[in-house]
Amino acid sequence: MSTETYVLRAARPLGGDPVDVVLRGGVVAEITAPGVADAADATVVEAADHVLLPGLVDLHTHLREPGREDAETVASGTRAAAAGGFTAVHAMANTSPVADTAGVVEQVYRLGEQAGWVDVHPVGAVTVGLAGERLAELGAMADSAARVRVFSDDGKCVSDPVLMRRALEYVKAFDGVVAQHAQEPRLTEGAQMNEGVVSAEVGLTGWPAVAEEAIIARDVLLAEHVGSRLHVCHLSTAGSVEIVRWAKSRGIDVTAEVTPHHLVLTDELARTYDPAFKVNPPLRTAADVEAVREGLADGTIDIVATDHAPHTREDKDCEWGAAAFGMTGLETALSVVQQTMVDTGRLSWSDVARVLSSAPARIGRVDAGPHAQGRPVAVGEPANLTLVDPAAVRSVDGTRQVTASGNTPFAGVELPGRVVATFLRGRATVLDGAPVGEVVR
Ligand SMILES: NC(=O)N[C@@H](CC(=O)O)C(=O)O
Ligand SMILES: [Zn+2]
Ligand SMILES: [Zn+2]
Repeated sequence: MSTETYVLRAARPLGGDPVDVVLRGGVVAEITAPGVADAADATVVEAADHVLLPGLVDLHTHLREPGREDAETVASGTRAAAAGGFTAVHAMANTSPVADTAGVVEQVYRLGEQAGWVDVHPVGAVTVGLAGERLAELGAMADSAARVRVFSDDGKCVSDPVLMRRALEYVKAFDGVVAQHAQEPRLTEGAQMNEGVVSAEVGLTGWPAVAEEAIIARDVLLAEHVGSRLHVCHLSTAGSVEIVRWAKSRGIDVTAEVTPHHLVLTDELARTYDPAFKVNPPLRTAADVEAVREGLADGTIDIVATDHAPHTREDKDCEWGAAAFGMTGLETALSVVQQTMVDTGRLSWSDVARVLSSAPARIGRVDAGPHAQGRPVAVGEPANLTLVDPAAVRSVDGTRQVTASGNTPFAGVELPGRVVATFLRGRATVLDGAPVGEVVR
């Protein structure tokens, strides 16, 4: 627990009226009128016109450890997460070895604790080795010290409907959720980008929207049939939004995420042949971008999740066809949400707190503190907080990010908003916009 005292001077919780917020002993110790809180023995953070949010929670992060520490480690990825305003991340299971046993998820959990930047919640694989053949030991992972509640073969689709049905049934026992990477493999063999006008023109094999939509349609019906909870990863097409909207109207227990990149980038970028824009699911059309924004605004899409997918230079700086799928996202997510949803008037800051903190925490069944459960910041709560300067503008420099990999699709792009400070249980993990080097625990 932190012994440091901080006064956040004139911060605006959820974009509301300014107050001073005092953090002491790991909790919010006092909330006063602006300019009033006693700063003796405290570190003052000048926060006038800064928005105070609950610490962000990412339901979909690739940390690459164990196995690909050359692309990212738990320490480097969680440091990048803190820089992006996160206080918790769910670490995807497609590591090497795969996180398909209690041993591996506990290893990732402990590495997260040691690093101390954010709370790391390991995701467990649905099938052994992500091979799609037999169920992994879901119960053992749920009962482990890592308390796994989210299960996913992300990177691969659980395409066998019988296995998917069994997984959905199984996770009910511990209130878990299956997070599906919706991609019908037979419809996407050799696929390199979205199937459409652009793929035809540039001559790359297309990944049709129906390959995503067919799996989502099947899975919502399976979830209804067995009465379980389903989560759809990185939904990217207008048709997917429609299916989820229909499923929710029927009372099916489904939640869905959209990535920041699918909120703004389109398949037109494939014309550059720059593999920075190669991702799974692929960047879609402008009509799809509009549909996912609308879905996020009307609550059909529950959350924004980064799908932070770091890759080494070797795996990305090559021709499009040979490059790995994926882009980094932890350090730009909040800015992209501000640009596409807040600055356009489609979401308020309290909506942002919902889609980037309270809703992902609820879906992942993690205790991120009452503030992160959607309540306004209040005295006595664990101080998991993010302070944002929405008026700042920054140019993204792929070589100067905190993540160990440089594969951002926003290199050289100006984005609004900057994370000024992040606090994990009252300890500053980020101050003045930079990670705090020393990690004291
Ligand atoms: N999104 C990606 O393009 N890649 C992810 C896997 C995934 O999320 O499907 C990865 O692990 O690199
Ligand atoms: Zn995926
Ligand atoms: Zn992913």
